[in-house]
Amino acid sequence: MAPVPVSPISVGHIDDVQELRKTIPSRIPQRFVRDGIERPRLFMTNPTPCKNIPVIDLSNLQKGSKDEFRAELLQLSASCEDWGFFQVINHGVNLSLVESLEKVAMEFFMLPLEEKQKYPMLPGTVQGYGQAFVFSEDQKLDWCNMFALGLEPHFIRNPNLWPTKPATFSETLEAYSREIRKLCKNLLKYIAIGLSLDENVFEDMFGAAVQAVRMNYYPACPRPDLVLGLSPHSDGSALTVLQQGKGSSVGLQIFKDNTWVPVQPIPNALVINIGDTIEVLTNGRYKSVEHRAVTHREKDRLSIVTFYAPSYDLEVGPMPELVDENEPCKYRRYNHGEYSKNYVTNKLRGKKALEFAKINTTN
Ligand SMILES: COC(=O)C(/C=C/C1=C(C)CCCC1(C)C)=C/O[C@H]1C=C(C)C(=O)O1
Ligand SMILES: O=C(O)CCC(=O)C(=O)O
Ligand SMILES: [Fe+2]
Repeated sequence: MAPVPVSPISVGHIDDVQELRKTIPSRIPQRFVRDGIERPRLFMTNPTPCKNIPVIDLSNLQKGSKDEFRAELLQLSASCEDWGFFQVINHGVNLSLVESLEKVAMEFFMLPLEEKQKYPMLPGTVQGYGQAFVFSEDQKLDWCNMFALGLEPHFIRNPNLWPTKPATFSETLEAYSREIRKLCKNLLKYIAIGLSLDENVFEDMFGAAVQAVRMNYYPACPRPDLVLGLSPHSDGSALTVLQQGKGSSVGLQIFKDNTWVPVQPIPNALVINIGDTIEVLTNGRYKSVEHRAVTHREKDRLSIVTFYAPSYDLEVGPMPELVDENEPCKYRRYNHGEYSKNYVTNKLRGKKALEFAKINTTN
């Protein structure tokens, strides 16, 4: 079942943050100003030494010696278990394609507002240009412009939302998405091997896998201490692949050990995170970790995010191999289409979406 929210909802006027920057460069409308506890603490007097998310060298898994393979596989499993996030280097995705997509994405965001508004993300929907996950007039807004498209299977596409400018946008996105799809399948294969499962278990289970892309553009913000670029959330996907634009400011933060840890971009690396679906399938062994984006006073930032998830038809639940008396079943079985619908019809709210699947245990 495709997640198509239909109920009419009233979200009030949503300012376009790029236009705000042009017209009233130093004012932050109240709707973007977060309440105290939600504000990012960017100027800590006593910052904790920064931990960095793990780095996986995919070439060691694909063409390394037996020892290199074994060591990298252990590192991959530990990253998924301890962090839910890692950066992948030597990932095999054509770097000039990565750069081309970044270029056309930036060109799109730099178009006049009237041109971008030909592809509106209507309230309650997740595809097109605008702000997703806004469901009421009093909800705080993110300091971000989004452009999102469903890619696979084709029935989730809305052809009216594919832009004609820049001219090479669609072909570049198609080529990029094919490569990212291959990367996701490869990563899922190694994740399965690391869990002592059959290497094809996820590919076979996922069927007509769902793939979507979201481009997030965060303009510089005069008061980055008051706003969020993107609200805290975990992703509903199985895996998410995130590319940070070259020269972008640091913006992604993940919630680890009760602190927000910034993800330092590594040139040409892609950031991978475990989504809610893998958390459920692995019975919580691999966690989908809460993350958010913060803004920068002087620099803008672009991120290009691919969500890779199973077919909407799939019945998702913990895999029997990962359930036993020490790890009793933590999630109920549900239909992934239902999960997606629930995810996209609620505001981003930390790990709350997963409550849809959690079995409540009292101890
Ligand atoms: C703004 O979009 C999202 O944040 C998002 C939605 C992705 C989707 C589309 C843009 C088109 C239709 C399919 C889908 C819902 C995947 C997040 O994606 C996560 C949430 C779920 C659930 C998921 O599978 O990926
Ligand atoms: O821009 C980022 O770094 C975070 C993006 C993200 O988490 C998302 O789009 O789901
Ligand atoms: Fe995310």
